[in-house]
Amino acid sequence: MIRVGVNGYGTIGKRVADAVAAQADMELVGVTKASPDYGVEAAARRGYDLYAAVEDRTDEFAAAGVDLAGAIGDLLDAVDVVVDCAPSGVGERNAPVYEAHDTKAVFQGGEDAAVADASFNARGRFEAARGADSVRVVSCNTTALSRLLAPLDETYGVEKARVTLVRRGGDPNETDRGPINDIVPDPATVPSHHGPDVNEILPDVTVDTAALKAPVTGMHTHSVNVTLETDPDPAAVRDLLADESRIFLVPEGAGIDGAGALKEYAADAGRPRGDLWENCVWEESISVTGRDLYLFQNVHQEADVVPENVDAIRAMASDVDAAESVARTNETLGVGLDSRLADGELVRTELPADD
Ligand SMILES: NC(=O)C1=CN([C@@H]2O[C@H](COP(=O)(O)OP(=O)(O)OC[C@H]3O[C@@H](n4cnc5c(N)ncnc54)[C@H](OP(=O)(O)O)[C@@H]3O)[C@@H](O)[C@H]2O)C=CC1
Ligand SMILES: O=C(OP(=O)(O)O)[C@H](O)COP(=O)(O)O
Repeated sequence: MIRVGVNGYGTIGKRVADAVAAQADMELVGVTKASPDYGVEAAARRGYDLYAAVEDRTDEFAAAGVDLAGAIGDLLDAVDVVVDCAPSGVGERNAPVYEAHDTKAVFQGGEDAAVADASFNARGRFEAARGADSVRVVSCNTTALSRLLAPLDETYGVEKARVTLVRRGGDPNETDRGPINDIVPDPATVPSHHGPDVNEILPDVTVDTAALKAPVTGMHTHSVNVTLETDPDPAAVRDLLADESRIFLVPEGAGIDGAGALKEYAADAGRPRGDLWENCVWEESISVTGRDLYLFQNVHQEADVVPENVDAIRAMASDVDAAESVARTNETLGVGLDSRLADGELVRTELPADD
């Protein structure tokens, strides 16, 4: 049993906590918050022990009537692995504390690659994390690009990938984020961090990335152009991507025309919080001109890194191999949207006949 703590019960942390709690080979020992706001209620409802993320802020929790199981140091002493889900840049400051407690740590993509021994994606870089003391799960956009480019490179060889990322301005609960009336280059320079970060996972793939921020909160959108080393057949590319367990082909003709409908589809499918853990590749966008492949994919920023965090924990703290870990994670979370529309198997409910 791998004992796990989640440091930072925010957008990513609350999802990682639920995913860890669902694993038969892991025990969620507890989660932390920096402040006693509404998030503590969600943890309490789920029965998660709560710890103070910052040692000298325990009084604030007592004043708010929130019971703590302890502070971060107590949590670190009780776990084998801590998953740092603190705000971007804070993870780097937390790293020496994890080292002092001799606790293995998983960091998130808001940190620089140098924060950890290895960058992680289950599709391309599971073994690099084997036994490591620290790993960094790459960012949501980088995770999605790695999942897409790995099978394309293995099957056709990637000569060069060019990706334009339209990033969501902020998460739905981030009232202070923007833009609210513009689309801004972010960053204005090329490449954005995503290309170099993909190379932390797939060092031999040549990829240029340019990024913008748009006034939406639901998902990121990628416009992808990959020049392959051999001529691809669009139907074969479709089948290749359909075989990837963490890629969902948005069925042509399903009437899912954007992120709003995709999120609705996920909620209707019973997904917790409407989460989409998979890359969502628009099936009808898969087009080929010579050796150039084009497609659009959407990325649910709050969700796609969650299964990767679970696999990163296994890679660091067990001898389970990549295929088995991914299978276990997918099975327990329910990763792999199975569209009956795509298979032509949609079950129609007969409406009662009029009297
Ligand atoms: N949101 C996203 O779309 C994605 C984010 N990431 C990365 O994941 C990481 C977390 O991001 P996200 O979940 O959005 O952030 P949030 O702001 O939603 O959550 C951060 C959490 O960390 C807590 N916290 C604050 N200070 C500390 C501290 N010193 N030590 C430990 N925890 C602390 C906060 O507590 P409190 O709530 O009490 O303030 C909060 O619960 C970042 O590196 C980010 O770049 C990666 C992929 C996607
Ligand atoms: O990891 C993310 O995006 P990224 O892959 O563009 O860095 C998350 O969506 C967080 O991005 P943010 O830094 O805009 O909050």
